[in-house]
Amino acid sequence: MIALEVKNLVKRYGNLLALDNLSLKIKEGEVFGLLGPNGAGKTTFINCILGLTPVDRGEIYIFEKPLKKALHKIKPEIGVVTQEISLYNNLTVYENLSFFGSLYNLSGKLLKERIDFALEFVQLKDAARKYVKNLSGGMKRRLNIAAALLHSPKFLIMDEPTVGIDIQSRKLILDSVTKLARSGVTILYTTHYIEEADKICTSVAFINKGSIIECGTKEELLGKLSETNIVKIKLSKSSESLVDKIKKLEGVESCVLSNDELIVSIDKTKNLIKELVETVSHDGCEILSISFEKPTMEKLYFAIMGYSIDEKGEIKYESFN
Ligand SMILES: Nc1ncnc2c1ncn2[C@@H]1O[C@H](COP(=O)(O)OP(=O)(O)OP(=O)(O)O)[C@@H](O)[C@H]1O
Repeated sequence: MIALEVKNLVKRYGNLLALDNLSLKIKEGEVFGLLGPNGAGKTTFINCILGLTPVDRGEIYIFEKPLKKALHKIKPEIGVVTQEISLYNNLTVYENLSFFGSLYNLSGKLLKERIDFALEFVQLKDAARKYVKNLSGGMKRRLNIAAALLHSPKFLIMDEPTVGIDIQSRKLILDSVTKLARSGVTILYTTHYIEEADKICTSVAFINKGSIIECGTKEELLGKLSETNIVKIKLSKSSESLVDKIKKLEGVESCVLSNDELIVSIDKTKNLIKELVETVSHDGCEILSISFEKPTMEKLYFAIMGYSIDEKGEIKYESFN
């Protein structure tokens, strides 16, 4: 069963093209990571698939039903953890869950059971009587997740749920995503943390300027990585024209320049070291060092996108260590 299928989605805000012909498919049971920097279009995408933002073009199917026609039937299957925390500060943890549960028509014994489960799941049982205004940022985020789980959704959408929280809460949230997936819940997880996507997602899509640049299961992506070798060449001075020359060599898949260092991704069936050294020398650059890198998700991201993402979600052009 396909949990989400999106075909050629287009969303404009005035002149800004926020989603540019975006297509993707999420299979039931996957933890699907939508990975991209601030402004890439992640929240817009979520708002579109929830029917909260009208789309300009494209089709959306959730559990193989068209969103347009079946929104009211599909909604009870979906849980949403929004980027902004949506809780009532002047109610206790338990009262908040009780209120959100009642919105899903839960009441009595079933509501109590679901609240107990959700509190246990995010490890907030001991905080049940605390007012939300007195919780730490991490505890609020965990409560936000608990509220989204009360009605036992089959498809959970989480929009950057670990931004700005302590390490312990982050670990707890990542572990709970993995646990939920094991219990059969499909998860769409947006993030700008590459290492989170690497750690918990079974499939990942790289999104930039509203387009999917690369997408696949982790195995497929890692398979791609193993088809390439990454060579790092430290230069005495940088030259953008050299990057263009190297990109033209047969067998070079990508080349980016970062802090006077060339990062070249090469088809692993090719040995291009001689050609690389010659090209660099002809360009008048001096080679300070050459090293070979074992690829990781972060390195793949940099090689494909030409940048990495910092803690705050901003694009950073320096290479990773
Ligand atoms: N309501 C809106 N009106 C106009 N422009 C918008 C609106 N919402 C988002 N945008 C713009 O659309 C683009 C995509 O924004 P979006 O919030 O979807 O990105 P994002 O990947 O979720 O980033 P972030 O992590 O910063 O939330 C950005 O350029 C943003 O400024």
